[in-house]
Formats: sequence, structure tokens, C-alpha cells
Amino acid sequence: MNTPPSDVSRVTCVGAGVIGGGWVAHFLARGYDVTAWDPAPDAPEKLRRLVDAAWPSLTRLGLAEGASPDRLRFAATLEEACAEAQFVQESAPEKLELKRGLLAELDAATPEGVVIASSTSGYPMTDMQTEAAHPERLLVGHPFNPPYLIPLVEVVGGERTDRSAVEWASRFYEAAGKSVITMERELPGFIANRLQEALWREALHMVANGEATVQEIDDSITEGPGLRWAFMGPCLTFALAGGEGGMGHMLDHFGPSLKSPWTRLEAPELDRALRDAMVAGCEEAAAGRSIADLVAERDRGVIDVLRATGRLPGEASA
Ligand SMILES: NC(=O)C1=CN([C@@H]2O[C@H](COP(=O)(O)OP(=O)(O)OC[C@H]3O[C@@H](n4cnc5c(N)ncnc54)[C@H](O)[C@@H]3O)[C@@H](O)[C@H]2O)C=CC1
Ligand SMILES: C[N+](C)(C)CC(=O)CC(=O)[O-]
Repeated sequence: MNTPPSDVSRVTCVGAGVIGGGWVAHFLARGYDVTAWDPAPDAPEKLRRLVDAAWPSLTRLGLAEGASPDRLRFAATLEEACAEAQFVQESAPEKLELKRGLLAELDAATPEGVVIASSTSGYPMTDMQTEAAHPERLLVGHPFNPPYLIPLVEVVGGERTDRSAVEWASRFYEAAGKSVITMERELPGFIANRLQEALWREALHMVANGEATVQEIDDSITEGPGLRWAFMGPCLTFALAGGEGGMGHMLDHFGPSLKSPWTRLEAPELDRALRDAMVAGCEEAAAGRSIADLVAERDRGVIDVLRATGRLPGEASA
């Protein structure tokens, strides 16, 4: 790749809607010069409004030196937007054929050696890079809404993507203040969306069958597991369900109920290999912290989240 990841100063964002606009706000707040392009006639005004609305939050979070909304330029054409880009983030509609054609256009308009990342929510890059002349620099950089507040970006290449481009993109996103998961294998929906979609499909089933209301579904998360998930993922959280016995005891105790018809998703066979992999994975994630350490960390975190969201009895939100 041409420019070392930490030396990038100019970013191009193509597609400036909900997510593309969020990317623009993020890169501006991190002190980059941002060139945007979007075919919608009202895109420049909508983008300015989005950036202006986000700026107070970004200021509260802390702006990079020299960060300014004034460093946003809206290009007249896609070609103009890409001509001097050091990195391109595509955020056009989630339509496979549109992305195929657009990524080929971006490839043709962007200097060789410059990485082009798609914000796609789930399409494998292998399926999108089919028409590009230089597919080796095309990859997925999947963000979470809004990209200027939610740090995660999932990075994964397609079959024709160079590993060096994936490594470059991961280092660039880290330099740009993102929290990066670099996936070793393509997986439709990547990691977090596969988990979100499992929950989302179950929610739709319950509403469709009159088993729960939208409010009950949302309350079940915000008043329950969601409090923990802000700082402890589902695996370590469930390891604590095993008490001092950790994930091993949790699986031994609750494993048989895994096959209970509590979900419309097919459960995997909880064989010895899977059990051992979960136990080992949780021990690695615990990174030397005991169950007692993790319980104390969880409890501190739940109290902080309750306080931050004004739900600690007797305390207003911060
Ligand atoms: N909305 C979300 O929560 C998230 C969306 N994404 C992904 O980001 C991408 C964009 O989604 P949204 O921002 O939600 O959609 P959106 O509909 O808000 O924005 C899409 C933008 O693309 C523009 N556009 C249409 N045709 C175009 C073309 N040929 N070239 C360039 N721009 C074009 C539209 O004018 C619009 O401004 C999708 O791939 C989506 O899966 C990823 C993570 C979260
Ligand atoms: C609803 N969605 C699939 C577009 C969501 C994402 O892709 C990530 C997010 O922001 O949750």
C-alpha cells in the first residue's frame, strides 16, 4: 500500500447516508481531511446537518488536534472524490449488484495501492469484488451505527484480496481510533451481525406469534443482559453463570437444556470438543482474572452503566 496507515491524512467517503455520514463525522473528528461524494441531490446539505448534529458529542468525546468540520469537502463527481484519496470508505445501499458496479468504478477512479473498504453489513467481499480490475485492495470494513461513537469495525478480505491490504486497513482503522476485529475467514454477516441477527430473528418470531411485544423485547435486553454486554461479552458473562466452576460447570449444568426449544435456531451438538473450546476460550479471555475478579468487574460495570443511564436508584444520570 502507498501510504503508511498512520501517515494517512486524506480520506474519501462515498455514500453519505446514515453510515457514510457517520464515517465522515468520525474521520473529521479524528483530524482527517475528508472528501465525500453521494449522487443524491440533497446529499451535501444532509451531510452537513449530520456532521453538525454529531459535533457536540464528538467534542465531548475529545477531538483530535486540528479536527474541524471545515475540513469536509463535497466532490462534484466520484472521480474527483477519489483522485487523491489515501483511503476510501464505501457506504452505498446494501444492494449486491450496486456495490459490484460501484466498487469497480471506485477501483478505476482511485490511485493504485490505495485501499477501498466497504461498509457492507453482510456481503462477502468475494461476491462484491468480481468486476474490479484491482480486487486485491478491496475489503470489508464493517462499522456499527453510529461509526463516530461505536468503536468496532470488522475487517475481512475476499478471496482476491491481498493479506497486506487487510493488515494495512486494520492498522489504519486503529490509527483512526477504531476498535478492530480482523477476521481470518470470510463469514456472511461477519461476527457481531450474525449474533445480532440471531437475536433479531427471534424477536421477530415472538412479535409475529404474539408471544411478546416490541416493548417487552427491548426491555428484556436493556433491563437484563444488555447491562452486562456493554463491557463483558456473552461468553465470559455465561462463564460467571457457572460460579466458581466457570464455563465448564456452566456447560455441564445448562448444556442439556441447550436442546430445549427455547429458540428457532438449530443448536450445535455440545460435544466434548465444543465444551473444551469454550472452556479454553473463556480462560484465555479471562486473562488471569479469577471468577471472583470477573464478578467484581461485572458488578462495577453494571453499576456504572446504571449510573450513566440514570437508572441507579437515587442518582440522576451523569
Ligand atoms: N444503517 C446502519 O445501521 C448500517 C449500515 N451499514 C451499511 O452501510 C451501507 C449504507 O447503509 P446506510 O448508510 O444505512 O444507507 P443510507 O440509505 O442511509 O445511505 C446510502 C447512501 O448511498 C447513496 N447512494 C445511492 N446510490 C449510490 C451510488 N451508486 N454510489 C454512492 N452512493 C450512493 C444514497 O444517496 C444514500 O445517501 C450499507 O452497505 C449498509 O449495509 C453498516 C452498518 C450499519
Ligand atoms: C441493521 N444493520 C444490520 C444494518 C446493523 C449493522 O450492520 C451494524 C449495526 O450498526 O448494528
